[in-house]
Amino acid sequence: MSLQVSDLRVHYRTLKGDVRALDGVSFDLADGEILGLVGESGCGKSTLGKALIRMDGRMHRTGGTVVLDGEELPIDDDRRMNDFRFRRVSLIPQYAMSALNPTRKIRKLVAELLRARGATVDPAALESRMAHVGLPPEVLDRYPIELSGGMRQRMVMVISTLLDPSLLIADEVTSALDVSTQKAVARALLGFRDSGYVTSMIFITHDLALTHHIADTIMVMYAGRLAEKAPADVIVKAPRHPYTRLLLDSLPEVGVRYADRRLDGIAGSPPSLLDPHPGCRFRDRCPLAGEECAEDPPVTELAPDHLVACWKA
Ligand SMILES: Nc1ncnc2c1ncn2[C@@H]1O[C@H](COP(=O)(O)OP(=O)(O)OP(=O)(O)O)[C@@H](O)[C@H]1O
Repeated sequence: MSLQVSDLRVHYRTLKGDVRALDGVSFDLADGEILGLVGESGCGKSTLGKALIRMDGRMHRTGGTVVLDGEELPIDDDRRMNDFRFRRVSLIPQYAMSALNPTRKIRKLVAELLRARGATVDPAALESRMAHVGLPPEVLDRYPIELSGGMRQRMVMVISTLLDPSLLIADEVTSALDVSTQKAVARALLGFRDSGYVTSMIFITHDLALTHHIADTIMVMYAGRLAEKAPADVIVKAPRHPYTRLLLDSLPEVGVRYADRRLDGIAGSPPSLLDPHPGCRFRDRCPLAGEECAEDPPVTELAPDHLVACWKA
């Protein structure tokens, strides 16, 4: 098993109290697996991604463990995590495209980055990986500003995976791109896994349709917790959690006109994570909610690899 996350709790300290952004999340990721992580804004997707590689100053772990390839990650020890970053676990952050240092040509930028990690660039390997994502070698002699958004995003992907990490976390890497560039970036990520540049991947996104194309499994989060996790086809074709069903119903379908079918969002909004109510966090918005939902639903394995946290599933 490549990654095991057990009962992970990560909170943000704020003046008003702790924001319980991850509140007891457990899941496994197998060698070679691509996990799509979806859910409404604020459900804790980025917090999970950041917790696995670099916690920011306000984040603190209140419980749980993360084990990568049999070794526990010291996620709350920034200095010790340096041994793991890039080499074992790498992140393509949200807005990575604009994070490239504008004053350096790409070649120098890559060399500096690797030197900081005690590694050197093998120019042939670098160019072959760039070719893999359709970037010609001339790109190395350009400044980041001279590349299109899609090219910059692909360059960031190449840089993040140069040291062949076990786990790559891609956080909203396609959201600022047009649809055809999104597909190219998604295909490139698949190619990286298939070529063994990365072993497993967590693909964080709002885009359930795109996730379905590249992920083996999909995990749906709601208000800091796991709602449902299953093989991608099962999530899309036979979801069991009422939240997953509503999330799918709220997606626009290609070829269906607005006049024929109303595009409804999910009524209501998620609870505050400052002091969330006890019991199922989705119950105020759930069409199936009943008395038992006042208690926390356990995560149940309804079928092999199909986990659901719902009394009514
Ligand atoms: N630095 C911070 N300080 C306090 N609260 C934070 C901080 N960052 C995130 N949060 C809160 O933690 C919760 C989870 O946020 P997170 O960014 O992980 O969600 P997300 O699912 O990735 O959202 P999005 O899809 O909008 O990126 C939210 O309630 C958010 O308001």
